[in-house]
Amino acid sequence: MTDLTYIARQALALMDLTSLNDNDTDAVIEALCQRAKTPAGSPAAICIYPQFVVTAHRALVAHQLNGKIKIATVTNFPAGNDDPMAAARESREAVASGADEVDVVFPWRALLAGDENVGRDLVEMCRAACGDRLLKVIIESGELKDPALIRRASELAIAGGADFIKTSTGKVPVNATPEAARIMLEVIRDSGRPVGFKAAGGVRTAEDAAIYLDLANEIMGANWVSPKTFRFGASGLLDNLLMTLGVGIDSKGVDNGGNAGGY
Ligand SMILES: O=C[C@H](O)COP(=O)(O)O
Repeated sequence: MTDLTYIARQALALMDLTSLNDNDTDAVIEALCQRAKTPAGSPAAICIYPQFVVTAHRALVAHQLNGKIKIATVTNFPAGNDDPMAAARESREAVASGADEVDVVFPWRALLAGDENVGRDLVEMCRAACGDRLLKVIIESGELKDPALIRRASELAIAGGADFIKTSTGKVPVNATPEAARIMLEVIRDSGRPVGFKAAGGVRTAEDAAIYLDLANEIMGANWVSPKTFRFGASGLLDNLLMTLGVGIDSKGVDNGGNAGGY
């Protein structure tokens, strides 16, 4: 395994720093945006519910992070309903409110029931709704379970125009796993398209991050990983990365300096 300090710095820059809790408030999202400014640099994006996109935009401007950190949001989340029109409407509204990136849940129950058309239509309609913004499609691999279904959902998402395929919502019993990641990365490789991969759900430590980075390097080649092609979706990874980098965190979760570089 590569040096953990190197991994931690890399993972921080690849992270979609996430808060997707039912009890999120404007204050919680403002604090999340503040945490995104660390002495070791910033994550690629923050990922929040659509109703907080405007709050996040204001907070990022206040912390001089506007333009440095993307605002990602979620649609058809977390259920992965099989209503393409509703998902597209939600995605269009999210973009209109200022989201740079939309993570939409694939209608995985429909696929489990043998219906491929709903998934294909949903991704195509969300693609159109998002225009030039990034569209990430959440496969919910832990619910599909069967490798053939994970593969098929990934193929349908890419055929529908996904910019990224993402493992999980983080809201089901089984989230990101190396086995699912391998299947999804192989589909990306075999598609020949410039599609990214997001490991999300249960990624908590630099050691966890290293597993997915090693897989990406093995399957896609050593120079493939960058924020344009690879993300970690994580609500509980930042503190571990900062600790690994020797950047202190006080009891309120506020960094207190350190010499890890960056800002
Ligand atoms: O989209 C990202 C996931 O919801 C994050 O999952 P997590 O809370 O297990 O890190």
